[in-house]
Amino acid sequence: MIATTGWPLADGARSRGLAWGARRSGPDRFGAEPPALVRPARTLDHGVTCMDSPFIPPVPPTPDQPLSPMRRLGMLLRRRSIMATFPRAAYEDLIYQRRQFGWLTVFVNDPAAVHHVFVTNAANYERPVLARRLLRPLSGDGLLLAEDTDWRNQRRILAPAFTPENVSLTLPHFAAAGEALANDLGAGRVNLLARIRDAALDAACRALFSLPSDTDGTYRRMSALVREYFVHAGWIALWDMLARRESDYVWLQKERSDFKRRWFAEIDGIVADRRRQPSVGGARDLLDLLMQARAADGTPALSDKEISDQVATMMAAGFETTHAMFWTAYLLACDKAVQDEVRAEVLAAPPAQVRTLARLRAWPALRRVLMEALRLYPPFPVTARVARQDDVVGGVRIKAGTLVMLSPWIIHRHHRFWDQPDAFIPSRWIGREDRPGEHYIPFGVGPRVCIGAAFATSQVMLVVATLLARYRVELDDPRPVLPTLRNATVPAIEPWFRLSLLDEAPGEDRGSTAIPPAKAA
Ligand code: HEM
Repeated sequence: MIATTGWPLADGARSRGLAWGARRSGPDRFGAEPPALVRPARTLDHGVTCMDSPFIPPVPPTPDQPLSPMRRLGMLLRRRSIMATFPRAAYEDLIYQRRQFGWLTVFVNDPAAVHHVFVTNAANYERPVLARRLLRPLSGDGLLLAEDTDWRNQRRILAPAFTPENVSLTLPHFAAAGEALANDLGAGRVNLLARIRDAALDAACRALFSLPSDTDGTYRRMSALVREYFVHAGWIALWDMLARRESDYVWLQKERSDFKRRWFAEIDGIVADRRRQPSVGGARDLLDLLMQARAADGTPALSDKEISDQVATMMAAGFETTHAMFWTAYLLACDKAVQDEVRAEVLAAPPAQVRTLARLRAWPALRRVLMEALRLYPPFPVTARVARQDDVVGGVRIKAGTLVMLSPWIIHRHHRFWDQPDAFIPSRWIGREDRPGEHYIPFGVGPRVCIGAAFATSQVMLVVATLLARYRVELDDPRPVLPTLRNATVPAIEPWFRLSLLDEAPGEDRGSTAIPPAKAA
C-alpha cells in the first residue's frame, strides 16, 4: 500500500499518492476541511445507498476567484490544464460567464439553456473556427466537422452502420484486442496507459478494417502519428486564438498540413487495399458497412475520398476511447472492493461469451464503473459552439460570435446536480444505468450526440473485462494522477501500475517492464 503525501504537482497543487482503496484526506477541492474519513452509508436523493468513504481522485486545484484573462491565456499557452482555469463559481452557477479580452464566453450548465443551444435552437450554432483548425487535419471533411445540410446527409448515410446489430458485429474484434492486450502484458510493473493506447488502436483497427495483427506496422505508424499530433501539431497556438477563419495564418500550420498528408496517406492506403480485395459475403467491419452504404437510387452513397474522411473521423473520435479505458482501469485500481465486484461478474460471464450488445448487460457493475469514469473524466471536457445570430441563453443576451460552452467536466462535477461530485461512487448508478439523466452528458446532447457511443462503451467494457479476468490491477506510483486536457481528458503523467495474475498474491513481483513510462502525456 502506498500513501505518500506532498508530491509537487504540475499545477502547483499538492496531493496524495493513492493505491488500493486509498481514501480521501486533506482539504477538498474548495479548501474546506474534509469530512470524517469513514462515513456511514447513507441514502442519496434518488434513493440509492452510497458506499462508505468513497475514493476521491485528485484534481487540479480550483481557484476561489476567476483568474484574470492574462493568467488564463498564460496557463493555456504553457499547456497547463484548462480544468485549473475553472473557478468555484463555474461549479455552482447555472450560467457561468467570463470574458477574454472583450470576448464573452458563456458556459451553460442549466439543462434548459443546454437544451436551447444544442437542441431547439441548434441551427443557430456552429463549431468554432478554433475547433475546426485543430480537428480538420485529423478528421478531414467527415461527420464531426460537417455543418447544416452536408451534416444531415452524412449523418443519414452513417446511422445504419451504428445500429445495435452492426455494433454487435464489432464485439469479437474488441474481445480479440482485449485478449491480445492481456497476453502481451504479463504480471509485473507496467505503464498501462501506453499499453491501453496500443490496445485501443488495435481494437479500432480491427473493428474498422479487420486488421487482425500489425504485420505491416500500420497501426504502430498510426499510433505514433496520432500521439505526435496531440503533443505537437494539435496543440492550441496563439495564432489559433487570433484566427477568424480556418484558413487564416495558414503558413503557420505547416506541421498540421504535414501531419494531415501522412495521416490520410495511411487511411487512403487501407481503403485502396479493400477496394482491391473486397470482402466476400456480408460486412465484416465498419469499412465494409461504409462501402456498402447506398443512396436512394441504389448507387454508392460515399466516394472513396468521403469514405477516407469518415474513417479518419472514426479513428480520431475513437481515440477518446483510449482515455475512457485508461480512467476506468485507474479507478478500478484505486478501489479494490469495486474491482473485486466487477471481476466476480466478469468471471461469471467471461468475455468470450459476450457476442451481442444485449450480453453486455451481464456486467452491470462494470457498466456503472464506466459510467462513473466517463462522469469524472469525460473525454471531451468541453464542447464549444459559436452563435451565428444574437440569442438569449439562460436569460443572458448574447451577440452573434459569442462562444457558448457545454462542459461535461463542469456539469459532471456541479455542486447543484451531484452528491459528492468529485467522489468515485459507481453505486450511484444502480437502477439508473439506462436513464442517467440530463446532467450526464459524456456523449454530448441533441442531434449531434456521439454516433459511436455504443461502439465506444462496448469496446471499453470488453477490453477492461478481459484485463480483469486475467489480472489484479493496482496503482504502483506515488505521484497523483491528475487529469489534464490534450484534445481529450488525459492523465498528466503516465503512472505505473502493478499487475498480478489472479492465482498470485496481490503485488507479487514477477519483474517489471523494461521500458519506463514516458514523461507527461
Ligand atoms: C468514450 C468515447 C467517446 C466519447 C466520450 C465521445 C464523445 C463525443 C461527444 C461529446 C460528441 C459530440 C461533440 C459535439 O457536440 O461537439 C461526439 C461526437 C462524435 N463522435 Fe464520439 N465519443 C467517443 C467515441 C467515439 C467513437 C468510438 C466514434 C466512432 C466510431 C465516435 C464518433 C463520433 C462522431 C462521428 C461524432 C460527430 C457526430 C455528429 O456531429 O453528428 N465517437 N463524441
